[in-house]
Amino acid sequence: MSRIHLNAFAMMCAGHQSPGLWRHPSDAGFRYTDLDHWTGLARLLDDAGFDALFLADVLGVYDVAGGSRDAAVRAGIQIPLGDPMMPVSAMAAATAHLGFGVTVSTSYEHPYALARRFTTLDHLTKGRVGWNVVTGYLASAAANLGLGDQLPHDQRYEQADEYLEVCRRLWHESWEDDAVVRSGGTYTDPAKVHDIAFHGRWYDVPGPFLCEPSPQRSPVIFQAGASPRGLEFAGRHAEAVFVSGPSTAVVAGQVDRLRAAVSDAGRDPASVTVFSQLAPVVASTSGEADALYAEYLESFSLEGALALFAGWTGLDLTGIDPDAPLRYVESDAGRSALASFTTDDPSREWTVGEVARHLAVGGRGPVAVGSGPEVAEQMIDWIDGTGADGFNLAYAVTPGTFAQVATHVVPELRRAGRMPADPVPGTLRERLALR
Ligand SMILES: Cc1cc2nc3c(=O)[nH]c(=O)nc-3n(C[C@H](O)[C@H](O)[C@H](O)COP(=O)(O)O)c2cc1C
Repeated sequence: MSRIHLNAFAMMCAGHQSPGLWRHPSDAGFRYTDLDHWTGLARLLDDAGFDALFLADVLGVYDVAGGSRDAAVRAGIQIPLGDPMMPVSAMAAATAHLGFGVTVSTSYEHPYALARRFTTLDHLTKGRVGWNVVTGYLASAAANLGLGDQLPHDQRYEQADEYLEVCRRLWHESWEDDAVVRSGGTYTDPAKVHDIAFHGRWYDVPGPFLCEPSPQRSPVIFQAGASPRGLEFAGRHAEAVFVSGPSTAVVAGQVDRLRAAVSDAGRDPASVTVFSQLAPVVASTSGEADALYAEYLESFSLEGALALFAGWTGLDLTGIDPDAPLRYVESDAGRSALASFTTDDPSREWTVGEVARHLAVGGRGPVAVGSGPEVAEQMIDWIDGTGADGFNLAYAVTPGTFAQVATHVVPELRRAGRMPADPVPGTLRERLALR
């Protein structure tokens, strides 16, 4: 009976994974520019025993659907959007144990600068930071950063491999543990600060690193791409992985392929913590939860869902017959999102309309609707049926969804022996110290 880890999944915007639900009267996502919104959410999660708050990010606008950004802008699909690193140190100051996973793409920023930002955050959070390493999927990001087109899909991962090697050397090979001596006239012993002398295809970093070692030395490496090349990357680098799919069959396949990739890279497949995406809709009774779910669906924006899906997959479903079956098409956007509704489970054929409606609450993962005991049971069944280690909980409304989980679900998971009664102390890496 394994422990179930809990992450909360959010983004520095009003509309993350539930298109249009900012219209629901209980949603406070529009307060994302207010620091109190973030420190309040962090406290709620910390008190409830969540392991981490995971912040997604993109650097582009969703302009694939209909060849225009208007639908995404109108429906508030991940725009307007702030920088997810900014609220983290304030949230850390407001909490004792909660970890923070921050998404940053390897496609748009030099590793020398990013490695320093993560080390700084690791110091300021006392070792509670993780990095969700993504390669991006929106061509608009590359265009606005002056790069023209994105690199082709698999090449982005090649660049990411090199990117992580630069970071690893900066974090682990430049400064010795006892380099800072602060004695006599010496602050730092120059003999204990080393050049990394990195010369690669994309990056040249002679060294040394600018930062002294932080509590974890490097952020916990999270990863979330499940295409074949994405899995190879995860196998090599990931300590924790986010997966997402609409059924246990799809997610169990993703988890199996991921653990095989970790094993192929010569690592222990059980050493990687897998978080499966799920959107809980929970209330005091199952009747109330059903009513809440019906209310959420009334706020759903179909136009927004199509904009989101097109950005993720490169596939524009605007104007396609809703009863037409969805088919896999290779693109240079993300690949596993489309695969999770097509090739990952050939026994289940999705229509275009079904997929769009599936995205209404919490994106690509399942929705668990019910009372606390009912949702806890669905979550336990999902973990036992997929081989994942925990959940990345997407919200319908924020912070309401997380408050409902704290009140109704966490006590049930504790009663079932799947969550510890008290917070596990230590750095994020120690807290995730896996099974
Ligand atoms: C739960 C989850 C969260 C993700 N969050 C982000 C994100 O914040 N930013 C991003 O650019 N990609 C994000 N992705 C996308 C992946 O990291 C990856 O870039 C995408 O799936 C394309 O890679 P693939 O073709 O290997 O699947 C996320 C994926 C999943 C499953």
